[in-house]
Parts: sequence; C-alpha cells; structure tokens
Amino acid sequence: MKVQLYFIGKTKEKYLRTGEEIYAKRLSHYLPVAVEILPDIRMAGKMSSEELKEAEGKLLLSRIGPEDRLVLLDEGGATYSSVELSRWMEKELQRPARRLVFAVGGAFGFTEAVYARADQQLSLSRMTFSHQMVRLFLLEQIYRAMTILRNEKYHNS
Ligand SMILES: C[S@@+](CC[C@H](N)C(=O)[O-])C[C@H]1O[C@@H](n2cnc3c(N)ncnc32)[C@H](O)[C@@H]1O
Repeated sequence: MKVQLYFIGKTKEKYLRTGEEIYAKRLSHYLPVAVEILPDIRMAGKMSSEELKEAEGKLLLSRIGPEDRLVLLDEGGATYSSVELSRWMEKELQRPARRLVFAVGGAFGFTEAVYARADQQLSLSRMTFSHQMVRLFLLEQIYRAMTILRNEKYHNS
C-alpha cells in the first residue's frame, strides 16, 4: 500500500528540510512513499488562527479520498513505543485501504472537520513539537518501524 504524507506549508529551516529528504529517501527503499507539501495559504498573515486552520483543513481534506486511511499526527493521539509502532504499521499496511495517509497539522493544529474525518490520531510524545520538527520525527519513526519489521540493525534497543 502506498504511504502518503501531507505537510502544511514549506519547511522553512534548511536543517529540517535536509533531514526530511534523507529519511524520505531511506524510507522509499522500504515502501512506496510520497511527501506532498500543501501550499501555504495565500494572505495567511491577514487571517485569524481559526480562519487559517479552516483554510488549511479544507485543503487537506480536498486531497483525501474515501478509501484512504487518514492518520493525524496529534499530541493527544495514541502513543506507541517504536516496536509497537512497527507492529501497528504492519497491520495498517495490510488493510484494504487505497493509501495510508499521515497528516501533520499547521502551526495551529487541525479543525473539527479534519478530526471528524480522521481514522486515527497518532502522538509522537505528549509534548508539543513545532509542526516543522514533527515532519522529520515522523519520517524517522516510520523508517525505524520498517527496519524493525525487517529485523535490521538500525533500532538498537
Ligand atoms: C504546534 S502543533 C499545534 C498544537 C496545538 N495544541 C493544536 O493542536 O492546536 C502543530 C502540529 O504539530 C503536530 N504535533 C506537534 N506535537 C506533536 C506530537 N507530540 N505528536 C504528534 N504530532 C505533534 C500536530 O500535527 C499538530 O497539529
């Protein structure tokens, strides 16, 4: 099954972009994976945080098909150890869904409409990270999960 990641707006920091590219490339050796950066909303500076969130949410939902499995990255979501995440991935990849879609929210998170469409929420920690850092952490954790499933050396504990 194809794995799709949606990130809202360009990653501004080069050190994070470089890391994302490295892990997306590594991951592509294990899975058909695509990362799409949803374009920054025009006139965002003139919008309230609610308006911006609404516009970002509509853009994200326009990309999601009825047969997609949508997993939102959210600090309030389910937490797993890396080994548990690998087992979770294994199960997810066996589902009949068209794509396994991970979405990282913008700076203000997701709207209720996006939460309502989601099939699951996944937390990387109870702590809040910047939306741009989460992208790199997510890619690294999916990559780590795939190496665990293949019994490869990357994961050491
Ligand atoms: C700065 S956070 C927004 C936090 C804010 N509490 C909210 O949801 O309204 C931006 C995005 O980063 C992601 N994020 C931040 N910390 C995370 C964590 N610990 N686990 C999973 N995703 C996280 C989520 O996708 C979130 O929507």
